[in-house]
Amino acid sequence: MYLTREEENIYNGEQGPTLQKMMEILVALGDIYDAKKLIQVKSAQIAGVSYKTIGDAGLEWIQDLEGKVRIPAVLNPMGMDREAFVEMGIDPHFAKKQEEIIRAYEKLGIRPECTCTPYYLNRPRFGDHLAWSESSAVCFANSVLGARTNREGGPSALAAALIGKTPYYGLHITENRYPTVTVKVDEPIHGAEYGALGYLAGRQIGDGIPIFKLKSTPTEDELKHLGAALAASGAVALFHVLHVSPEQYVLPPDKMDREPQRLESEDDWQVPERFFLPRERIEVDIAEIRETARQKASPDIIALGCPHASREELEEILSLLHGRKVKKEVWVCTGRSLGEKNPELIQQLRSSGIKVLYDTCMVVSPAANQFKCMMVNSGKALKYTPAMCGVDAVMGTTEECIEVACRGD
Ligand SMILES: C[C@@](O)(CCOP(=O)(O)O)CC(=O)O
Ligand code: SF4
Repeated sequence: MYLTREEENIYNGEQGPTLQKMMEILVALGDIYDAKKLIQVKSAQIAGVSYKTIGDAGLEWIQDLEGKVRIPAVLNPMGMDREAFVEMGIDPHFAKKQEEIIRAYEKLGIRPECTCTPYYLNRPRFGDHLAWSESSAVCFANSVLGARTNREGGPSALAAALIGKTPYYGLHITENRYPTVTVKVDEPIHGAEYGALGYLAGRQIGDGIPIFKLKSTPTEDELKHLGAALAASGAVALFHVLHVSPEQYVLPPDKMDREPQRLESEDDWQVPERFFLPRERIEVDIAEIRETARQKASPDIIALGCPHASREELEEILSLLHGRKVKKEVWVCTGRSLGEKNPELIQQLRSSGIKVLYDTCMVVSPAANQFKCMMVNSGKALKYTPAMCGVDAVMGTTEECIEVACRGD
């Protein structure tokens, strides 16, 4: 990969061992993916924050680094709510180690926002090049905003933050953003069904780029849940929704001479001349989507906010309570900045008995391990909590989650 003189100097250690180590990470990535150069990035979002996920090895690696980030950089959730960790039942040793991790990142100039929804803080623009590593945020930035980031690892996102650049490959390049598989859903879906769709389709798609042909128009929150689940059950970093995505796929010049692809005789597969629907197709059965989003169980915890809840999602939870109190353990996870901008809303939720948690989530906090059965409204949490928390997970619509919480059954 070509390096400028300044980049060469960094690579040769002339700007210190930390930047040399970071440049070595970027060059290694660039060589693996045959990147021709490094490009500037607007921001970094760094996963690998919870002591539960990175442990002492991760802590020591971060503590050895010196310097300051060159671009805005924020952290992913940690293993506890910084102010409510005692109520969460976090043991003092974990809390001490977790604070050391946060301090080590803060020493580098990284903001401890500790949220997987950094786009609620500062919304990237169409075409912005980023280096983000939380899989759900990567999918959102690429698919909902039309920004451009590969699915970075924690270390490569940190390297990009300290250098201000990332190798130019993968989803930074237009030609790599075209859909590779068409996913058709025969009937309208809504709410948690989008997370169920992502959970079911992700495992068939792997790291492909799906374009969804839907009979309903998703909200931004529904797109957030679709992407989070695709990224968790598959390795999807970008998806498109026909007539919804910001990147309307006009055929590239070398494909313009093609007849619009008629994938099947039925009209609804007729391809408008502007869109390029891949021949490879997946159909997700509407009955399976509905069944996945409506699983029966008697959970000992209901956990919402994976990815961290938006203001609209918090308002929806409050309205579904209809003034009732919850009779079970209920967690709602969201970003601290968003919560502190909506104190009234948070207070109303907390007065129902709901634990609104900041900085953390049901997947990365060890506090979740104490439960046996967790009810979630998120396809991502449905996929991750059994493996990362050792709990059984069942999925319900947000409505059903709140009903179970208030009934206490
Ligand atoms: C599970 C995940 O959402 C959170 C990882 O936890 P953290 O980076 O340690 O805060 C990572 C991911 O899916 O990218
Ligand atoms: S809430 Fe979900 S998306 Fe956010 S960090 Fe936790 S597991 Fe990842």
